[in-house]
Amino acid sequence: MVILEARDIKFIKNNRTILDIDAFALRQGEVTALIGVNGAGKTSLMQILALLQQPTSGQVLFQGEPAGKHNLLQLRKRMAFVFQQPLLLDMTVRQNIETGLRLRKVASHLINQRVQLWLERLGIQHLADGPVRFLSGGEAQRVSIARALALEPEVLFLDEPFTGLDSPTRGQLLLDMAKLLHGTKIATLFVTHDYAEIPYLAHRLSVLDQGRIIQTGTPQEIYQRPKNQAVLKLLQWIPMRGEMREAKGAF
Ligand SMILES: Nc1ncnc2c1ncn2[C@@H]1O[C@H](COP(=O)(O)OP(=O)(O)OP(=O)(O)O)[C@@H](O)[C@H]1O
Repeated sequence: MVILEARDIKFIKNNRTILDIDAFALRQGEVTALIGVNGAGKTSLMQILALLQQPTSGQVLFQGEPAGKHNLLQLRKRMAFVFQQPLLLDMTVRQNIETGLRLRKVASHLINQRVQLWLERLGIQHLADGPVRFLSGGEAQRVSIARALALEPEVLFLDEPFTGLDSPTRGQLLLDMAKLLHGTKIATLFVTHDYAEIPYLAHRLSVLDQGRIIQTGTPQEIYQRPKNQAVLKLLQWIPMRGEMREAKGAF
């Protein structure tokens, strides 16, 4: 089921077409990875889908309902973000997770329950009452993920959430994230420059090139049958996992 959809999007700045997208959809329970070289338009597309940026033309629909000025705030409340930088407030871990829930006017007794649940799910309950300023990068990112998921969003935007973490920390967080997301109803958009992360997390992969979606499919389909030279060029640098290795033969 499609949760969030972009239709006939054009995003033009200074007479330059930054995005030209006929259709792009995020589905319930699916993680969609979005890849493309620097400047391809990933951030612009994410911002438009997140209703933080207005396209020059075209529509964003949330469960079929067109987004507009009248419902912007209400629709944004159904979304959450995790950025490359955790962007935590200078408070305790617990307070960071609580803040968004308070802003969304969740009842106090539910706030405590949800904070406890997500502290546990992210394995950070031992850090709950300490200040975030002493956390490691991996711990801080766990707090930012707990803060996002505690909001129980229908749509989650992950903007390079594992970049900058060392390999073991990143690997563990990636596996934990897959466990947390797979089997939920959340529709997730995952922007990454590290293609090795894709097979762990993404059900679908979309390739963006010069503002256009040039291929969408399962990661396996795209690795095995890149549609054109542009996709092939992007993917040839993927450090392949065992099951992906035969894809190379098809190139
Ligand atoms: N508001 C704006 N005004 C003018 N140009 C813009 C604006 N937003 C984006 N751009 C341009 O659009 C292009 C796409 O930018 P965008 O940040 O969406 O790409 P990206 O794929 O996220 O890149 P990166 O991987 O480097 O983050 C870039 O050339 C950028 O300079």
